[in-house]
Amino acid sequence: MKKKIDSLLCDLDGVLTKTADLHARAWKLLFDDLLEQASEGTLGVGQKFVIATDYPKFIDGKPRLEGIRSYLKARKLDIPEGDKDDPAEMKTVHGLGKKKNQLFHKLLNAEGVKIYAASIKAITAWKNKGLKIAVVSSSKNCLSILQSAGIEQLFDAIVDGNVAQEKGLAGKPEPDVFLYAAFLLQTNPKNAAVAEDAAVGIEAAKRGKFALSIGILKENNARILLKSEADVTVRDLSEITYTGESMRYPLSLEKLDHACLSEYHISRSLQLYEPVFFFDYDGTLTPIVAHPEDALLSQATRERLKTLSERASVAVISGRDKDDVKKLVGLENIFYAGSHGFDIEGPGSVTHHVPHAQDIMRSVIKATALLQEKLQATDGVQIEPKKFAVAVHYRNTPKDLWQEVREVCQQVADQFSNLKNSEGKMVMELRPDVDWDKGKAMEWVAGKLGVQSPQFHYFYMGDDFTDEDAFRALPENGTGILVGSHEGYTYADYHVKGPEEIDQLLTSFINIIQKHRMDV
Ligand SMILES: O=P(O)(O)OC[C@H]1O[C@H](O[C@H]2O[C@H](CO)[C@@H](O)[C@H](O)[C@H]2O)[C@H](O)[C@@H](O)[C@@H]1O
Repeated sequence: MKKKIDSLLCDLDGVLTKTADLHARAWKLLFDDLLEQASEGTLGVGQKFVIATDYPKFIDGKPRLEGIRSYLKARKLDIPEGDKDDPAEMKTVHGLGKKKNQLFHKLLNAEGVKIYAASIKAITAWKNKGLKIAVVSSSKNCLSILQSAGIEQLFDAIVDGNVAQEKGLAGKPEPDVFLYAAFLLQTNPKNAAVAEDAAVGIEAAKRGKFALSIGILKENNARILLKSEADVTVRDLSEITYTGESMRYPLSLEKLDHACLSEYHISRSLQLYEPVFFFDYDGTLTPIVAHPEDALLSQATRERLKTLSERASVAVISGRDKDDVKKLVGLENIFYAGSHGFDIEGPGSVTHHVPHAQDIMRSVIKATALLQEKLQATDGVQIEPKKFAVAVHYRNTPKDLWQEVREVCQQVADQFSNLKNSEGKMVMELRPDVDWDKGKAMEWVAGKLGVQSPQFHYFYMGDDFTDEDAFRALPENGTGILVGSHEGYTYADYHVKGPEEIDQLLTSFINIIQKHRMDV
């Protein structure tokens, strides 16, 4: 799914820097000390501060003093508010705030600032594509943390605990700090995304009516965050892509619209742009069947694909061996990418192979022999050798042996430095350990077709995990359609039930293109 976004507002601790852990430990030192005194009878009831539950529930994301008040209230500890000049030793809300800050700095000086490298790498790339970025943190230590981490230059605006105090902005879950950051970036909340690891931050993004709220999952916030109303939850920002205009993010299948309900969007894309079609084969053009050799394309679908290829560019990007899928589809003048894109052939003798092809082919042959030897006695296993990969099917194997099959594949893969083990629908595959996938194959084919400018619109249709690489890589003018389902999240925009509905879509594509060409 994708949404138009021009700005990103990022929380700091737990999203960009690993300082949330330091904060949590400083809070624990503070409250455990206080609670110990309480148990001696001087104050309320005695208990320990539990980072895993108390931190996300009462403290995370809130301004320092509000965190203190909220925890004290929950523990029924009656501590006076005190005065902002109270020293750290005083048992007042202000005194405790100072002490927490001292404890935090002690840990920070001892351990330094660690960053979430994958998220920083992602936002650095997005900034280069024109995304405006602000850091929005309740922490008054925000600037010094950014400087220690050496990342302050990434941000077009900083709204921290000091700015909030100076401007009189309410803390999260009120949306004020995010709205002020949007104002500084000169953007409208309906064009901005918020990335937060705390439930109160997600709540603030919702109250501020921001376009997209991104929850960052960590070990200690999963329960609370998943209950929050985050539009999407990811482990880090590298799970999100940015086209320069939109963010593409993973969702569960149930949240996608059916492609037929989106006929308006699809028709418009077909009318406004030159369409380019990319199809996966198994599970997309043909139903999944018990044996790979029985997955035959129907003559009706072949005819429709042929008609479509006479009106637009068409490519089939498959996990199968290239020559195998070419034979099964049986059409000239279209691109075929086999072995998950490692082996490509297009009209006019255009070809692409994985680098170090000979070495990889040698490894695949050896790995295939090993797999055959180790799995020959395993009931129902079918080994499918290809030029640049080998597939081990276990669809017809008794369930209690599946894990064993997966383990054998991993053991064999571990013996080859140039192969890696990957997973598809009831199939394990050893394929080249190269940074290349169906998404990169799609881009490569698009380059050869000369369709990389904004006047074109890509449609990618696929059913398996490996097709997610292509959905992720779709450009701004791109529509991903998930066929059927797989067990993970999807980056597609729409879904259809199965290959029979892809067949109907093919008819719609042809009719819409034809009608539009007659109209103009
Ligand atoms: O990328 P694709 O074109 O979808 O190819 C992925 C794999 O498809 C085939 O296996 C799958 O389909 C079989 C026939 O329906 C089914 O029996 C098997 O369980 C599925 O995993 C193909 O045999 C593999 O080589 C492809 O990698």
